[in-house]
Amino acid sequence: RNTKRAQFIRMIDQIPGPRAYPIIGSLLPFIFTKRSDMFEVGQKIIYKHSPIFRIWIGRLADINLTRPEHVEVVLSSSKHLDKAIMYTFLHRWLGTGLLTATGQKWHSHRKMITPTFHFKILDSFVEVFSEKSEILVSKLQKEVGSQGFDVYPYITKCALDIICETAMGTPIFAQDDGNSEYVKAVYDMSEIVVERILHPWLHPEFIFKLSASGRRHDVCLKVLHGFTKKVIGERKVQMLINRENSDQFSGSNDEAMGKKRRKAFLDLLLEVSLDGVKLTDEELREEVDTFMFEGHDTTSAGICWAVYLLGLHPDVQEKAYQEQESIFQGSDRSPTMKDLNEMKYLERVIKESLRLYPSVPVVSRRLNEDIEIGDYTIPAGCMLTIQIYNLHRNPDQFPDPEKFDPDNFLPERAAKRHPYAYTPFSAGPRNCIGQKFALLEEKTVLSYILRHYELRSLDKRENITLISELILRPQGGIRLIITPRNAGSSKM
Ligand code: HEM
Repeated sequence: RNTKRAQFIRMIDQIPGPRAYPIIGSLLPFIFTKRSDMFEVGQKIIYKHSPIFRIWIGRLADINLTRPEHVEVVLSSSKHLDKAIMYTFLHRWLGTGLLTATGQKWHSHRKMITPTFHFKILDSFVEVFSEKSEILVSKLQKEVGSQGFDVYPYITKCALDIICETAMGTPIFAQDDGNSEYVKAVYDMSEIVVERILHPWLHPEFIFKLSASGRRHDVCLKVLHGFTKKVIGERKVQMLINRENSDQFSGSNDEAMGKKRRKAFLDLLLEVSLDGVKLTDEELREEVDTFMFEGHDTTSAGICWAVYLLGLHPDVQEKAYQEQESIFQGSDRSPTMKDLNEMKYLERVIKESLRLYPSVPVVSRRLNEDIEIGDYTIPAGCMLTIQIYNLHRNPDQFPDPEKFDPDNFLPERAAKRHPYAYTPFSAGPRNCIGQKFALLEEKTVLSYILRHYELRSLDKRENITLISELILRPQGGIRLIITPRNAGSSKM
């Protein structure tokens, strides 16, 4: 066993990387670093050792990749699909839902859930995106005249309203009641998970359970699971009643009463589950919780970064606004799917924002088989991390990589790039199942914001401190000044 471990270490140490010490591995530069400096310290290491380097996290070897051809080897393969050990910190909340599942369970659930993201279903969600965006622009009204306010919390609550309604079909009114127990628990939970990742002594379950954050974790968990279980129970009963009635009246209960009710992801999962592949209540809960987690923080960050960059580049903002004008001609009506498909320039703005500030800045896998990358054989048992933030800044793929230029996503330019040069939604079999949903949501929310307000960002790029903890966020939020536009003002 010892010789096996020695061989593993030898193979890993052939790959360059920062100096490693006993117990702490290569984490020395991070140990006495403030939270606000962590990202910069990490970037220095990445710059120094790119394109491929190893880090020791205690006894755990982590191979980092930043070059498209290396990333392709990992992501395009159907062999290396298991998530890294850090993801287990999400298990008590999300169980093994789609994000965290492995093996056969992941495979069969992915196959079952994929149709629930069908175009027609997304079409019915556009209504929800609009309804919640309308509330957002009306809430923002109170910031008109302010000399600078943080737009981040407004957008997070809007995204939470959207995901709750689409995933569970249950409104939580986060935009009206920011202090709801459930909303607070979602916030707190993400914070606790990150705290645990950053403090290795909290990694062992029995120590974590005894710690203060472990106790907070259990309180949140009770609220989160309590809420999803209650919603699932209610929807299940409702669906069974509907089915019974529709047998009697040949037509669903809602239809019989002249109501057309939107279906949420949960309803779709319940239907598949009643008709075929059985999902236990626990499995249903895991999937709903996974959507709640993956489906709001990521889009909030995406929308905020796009708002920030639009507010920093008046020329880009003007072009995006003119595109809205040409589609809506001054109206504040809600967009249709056709309208959203016509927002080609806004789409480029969103894509370019996700290039510079990818909501998910790293993804990690656990290697079950040796793999050849570049000049190295990387042994099974280690972790592989794709540094998406740095992948997106490769000057061979994006000349002048720090420049915000939506035209990077003109079809002719994109066609010239390596297919793995840009992967904000990851790629291959374990890519983001919600990427179309995310793009449509971002377009709807941004369409409302652009039509109602002119945006000006107060902080220059070099003054923004990045925090990279599961999600890439600006420390201190996004400070904006907004001025109302004429369009649609009559309704506000
Ligand atoms: C801008 C928004 C979003 C970004 C940047 C994003 C990014 C990603 C990335 C990078 C992954 C791979 C994670 C990994 O390998 O660890 C992923 C997976 C996933 N995403 Fe998203 N996501 C976004 C929005 C959404 C939304 C709105 C939903 C659901 C409604 C969603 C649901 C999921 C799920 C379920 C997975 C796991 C898929 C699997 O492993 O089969 N995401 N996402």
